[in-house]
Amino acid sequence: MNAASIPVTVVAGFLGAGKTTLLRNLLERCEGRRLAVIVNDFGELNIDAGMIAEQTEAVYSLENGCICCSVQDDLLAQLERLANMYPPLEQVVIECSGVSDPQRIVQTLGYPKLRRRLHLDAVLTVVDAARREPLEGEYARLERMQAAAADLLLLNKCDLLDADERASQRERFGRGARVLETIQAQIPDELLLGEPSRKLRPHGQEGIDHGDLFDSWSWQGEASFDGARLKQWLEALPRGLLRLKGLIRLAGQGETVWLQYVGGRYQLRPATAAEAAQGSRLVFIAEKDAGLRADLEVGLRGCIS
Ligand SMILES: Nc1nc2c(ncn2[C@@H]2O[C@H](COP(=O)(O)OP(=O)(O)OP(=O)(O)O)[C@@H](O)[C@H]2O)c(=O)[nH]1
Repeated sequence: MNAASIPVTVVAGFLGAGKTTLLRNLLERCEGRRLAVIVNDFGELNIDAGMIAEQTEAVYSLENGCICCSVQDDLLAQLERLANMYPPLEQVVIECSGVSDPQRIVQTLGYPKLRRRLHLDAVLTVVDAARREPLEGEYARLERMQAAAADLLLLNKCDLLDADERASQRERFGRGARVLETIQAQIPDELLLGEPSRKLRPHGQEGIDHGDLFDSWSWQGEASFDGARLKQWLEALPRGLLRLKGLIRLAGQGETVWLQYVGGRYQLRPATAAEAAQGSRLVFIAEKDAGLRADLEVGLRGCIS
């Protein structure tokens, strides 16, 4: 690695674990720093890039595919462009999609075109330690693979856990990694930026083809939703729905809110006027072949006011 090499931090973690929350914290605290963020949403609407673009202009989004498989070439091209920027960047942060294997991103950084210009600083993996519904099968395997690739593992959402639960999640995910228990993915700045902390262990597991594991679709429209019916629908979402997020307009005063659903929990929080102007749009990510789409769409339409 030469003196001009730019450190790259990879932020990984399963759908809804808290990666965007981590990035938003970071951007709040690093004004003035020459930092670029690459955001990859698996769904066809890049909701996360929209949230982060409020905070920085240096956000580059890779859409409609997973950064570690279907849009890996786009990642390579984007990193090349960032490596050639002048004045040089001080740091690049990559937010992987929730279905990505961070090890493959690490491999991308080793491409001959990049490896003299950029180097991996650390893989930070965020785990949702408070899922009401633990992941199973291939989904659990992917979550473990993401945790195993971490230099620093954030056991997030600890506000929702008691001491025994935290200890058992540490036992489950944290073997061998440096673990921090976090709330809102808050970690000290120096761990996120600039600590040369590479100690990634190769995990040697074969890759997963994400197209085979997940179904993703989106909904956009002008309708307003009945708040009470929407909440009822959210309370009863089926287990195979892994993630739902986006903006949704409520009837009554016409307020638009961010809807976040993951692991059996949902959250609604007010959107800004600029966000509301983007209209209602939601991304769904479900277990492949769970056959949920039709019922979910009927259910959602049933909440229209
Ligand atoms: N209670 C609680 N909620 C949290 C915490 N961290 C994040 N959340 C919530 O979890 C939801 C998902 O957070 P995000 O930061 O969007 O997760 P993500 O990993 O970027 O999600 P994807 O990009 O869709 O994979 C949001 O509703 C957050 O507000 C935490 O420590 N405690």
